[in-house]
Amino acid sequence: MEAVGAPSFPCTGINFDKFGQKPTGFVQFSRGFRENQTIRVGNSRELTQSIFGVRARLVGFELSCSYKNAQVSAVESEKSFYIEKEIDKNHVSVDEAMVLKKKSHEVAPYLNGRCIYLVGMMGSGKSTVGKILSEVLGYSFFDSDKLVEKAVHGTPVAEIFKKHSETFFRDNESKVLHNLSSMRRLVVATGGGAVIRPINWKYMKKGLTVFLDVPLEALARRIAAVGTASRPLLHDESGDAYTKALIRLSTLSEERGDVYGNADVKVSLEYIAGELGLGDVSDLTPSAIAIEALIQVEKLL
Ligand SMILES: Nc1ncnc2c1ncn2[C@@H]1O[C@H](COP(=O)(O)OP(=O)(O)O)[C@@H](O)[C@H]1O
Ligand SMILES: O=C(O)C1=C[C@@H](OP(=O)(O)O)[C@@H](O)[C@H](O)C1
Repeated sequence: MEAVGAPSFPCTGINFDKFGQKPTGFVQFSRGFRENQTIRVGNSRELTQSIFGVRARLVGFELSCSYKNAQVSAVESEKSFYIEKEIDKNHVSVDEAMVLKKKSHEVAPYLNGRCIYLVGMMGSGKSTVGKILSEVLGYSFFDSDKLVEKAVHGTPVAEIFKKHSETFFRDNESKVLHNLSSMRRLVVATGGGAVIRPINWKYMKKGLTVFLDVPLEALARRIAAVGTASRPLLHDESGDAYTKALIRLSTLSEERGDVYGNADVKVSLEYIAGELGLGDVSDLTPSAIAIEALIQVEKLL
């Protein structure tokens, strides 16, 4: 019988104490399905992750159940990874929020109020990851693009490029970064092009610069999902949003060379995904990236 659609089984509460034997747990079935046997854990792999001594386990679930007494074979395998806190040896599963909180408490005293400037190409997650970092560090968050828009009477970035010029935008971007450089306890998501002016590095180096290194294809996917309207430098190409973004991002990346590499710290999503045994960086959550950023900052301090 063809699988009649996978049961929704957000499987939680797995007790890893019995990991490797028959783990206990529970699943939620959509209406009509009836569980007729426990979960079998398939192709699990233990991975030691550099997230300060916790062990991430990649666990594949295989589930079979019956529907109106007809046996439905394993309808889906669910991939999840749980971060296991190795320190207390109880293998109590901890979620990323707790890992983040713990790491931020460890790093904050050494940061001693110094600002964190996130640099990286458009779409690399500077605003998304920056907000998370600001929350766990108890810092204020600023997006330099938004401050430039405010300085130009609320004019959107794309309009500033169109009505004035890129140079006009860059001049205002430098003024914003100069103003921020006299402050403390900030996480700043910079615009992707802030790195092209040496004077901006002078301002940002008063804090710590963190480069979010994301593969171009992942950037293009993310930007295609939200559209290129707000990013004037991606407007010129024809074609679908993904292709347009990928072409322009590739050109910009070539033009900028390894300027992002001047950052104090690099957070490579490919490295994190490799460590976690994930096939694609798009499986990485912003929190996992924020954790790695804190780990890399800690190594520097
Ligand atoms: N780790 C992530 N996984 C998937 N999508 C992400 C991730 N981080 C950010 N995004 C998405 O990518 C887009 C760009 O993120 P954003 O934080 O605005 O990047 P930036 O500020 O560097 O331009 C947003 O739609 C955001 O939701
Ligand atoms: O890479 C760039 O030159 C730019 C990136 C944009 O910021 P995001 O990185 O937040 O998209 C914004 O500053 C402007 O469109 C220019």
